[in-house]
Amino acid sequence: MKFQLGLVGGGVMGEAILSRLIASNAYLPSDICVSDPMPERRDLLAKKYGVQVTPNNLVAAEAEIMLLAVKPQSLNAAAIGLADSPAPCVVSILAGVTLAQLEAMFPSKAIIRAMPNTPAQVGAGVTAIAANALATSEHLGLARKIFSAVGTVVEVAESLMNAVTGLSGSGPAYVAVMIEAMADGGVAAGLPRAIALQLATQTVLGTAQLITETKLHPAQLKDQVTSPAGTTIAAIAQLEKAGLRSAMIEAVLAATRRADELGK
Ligand SMILES: NC(=O)C1=CN([C@@H]2O[C@H](COP(=O)(O)OP(=O)(O)OC[C@H]3O[C@@H](n4cnc5c(N)ncnc54)[C@H](O)[C@@H]3O)[C@@H](O)[C@H]2O)C=CC1
Ligand SMILES: O=C(O)[C@@H]1CCC=N1
Repeated sequence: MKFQLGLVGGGVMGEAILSRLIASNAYLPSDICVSDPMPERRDLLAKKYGVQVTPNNLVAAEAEIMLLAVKPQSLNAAAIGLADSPAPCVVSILAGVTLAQLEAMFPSKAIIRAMPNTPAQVGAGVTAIAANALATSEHLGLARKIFSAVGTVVEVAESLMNAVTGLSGSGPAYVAVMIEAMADGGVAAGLPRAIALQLATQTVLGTAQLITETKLHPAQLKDQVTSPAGTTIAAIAQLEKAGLRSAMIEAVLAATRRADELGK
């Protein structure tokens, strides 16, 4: 096989994974070939990471593992001819696209469906994976190697992959909106913008770290901050009035439903 990894689609997520694979020495640049129709993306990825690049997906697919990172809407065009490629294993990060759809496209291949997220760019991502019947423990090991380079890996039943997409796949956007809104609140209360953003960002990061390290339930941490007749309960009352919890639940469900639609 010409390459160990063939990346089909070198956009935001493709680059996030690629950059960490190389930074963590999981793969050498010479092990990887990226195909993308956009010359500017190919030039950038070749210069920045030293990988092989090609406009031809069939070239990238001459690899042990073919990683699909195109938009779901581009899949049919991207997959032309790839069923006969030598790659024995296909890994897809496409939202909504099911193992059954991928099996119909790549009948004799091991297939792993994965859902990473953008914190992958800094090695702090979380990826859920689900495999088809042809995937061996060796194939799963390769997928784990790829996604461990960008963060934590969990295995779930395929039926849960759209829910994963609605929660952690799209979730970085919800958290980013929350950080932006908290910073806006700080500015409304008189803080300079840069300090407000720093305080909001570190508060989210620190709280996530605290929950991870103490393993306390989020409700217990909320109670620790909330003094009787204090400032925090005044804020929580406003959040409840505005329906923050319900908005968050409905957001995850809406994204999950959209992933269902993308798979039809
Ligand atoms: N952006 C995110 O937060 C996440 C995205 N995903 C999934 O990752 C996939 C890629 O998303 P992004 O990187 O955000 O999109 P993107 O638009 O940044 O990247 C897609 C890349 O595919 C290339 N492309 C288009 N047609 C192609 C073809 N026929 N052959 C080869 N390459 C082709 C484009 O030129 C582009 O560089 C999507 O399926 C999405 O559902 C999964 C998890 C998180
Ligand atoms: O918005 C999307 O469709 C992609 C999938 C998960 C995150 N971004």
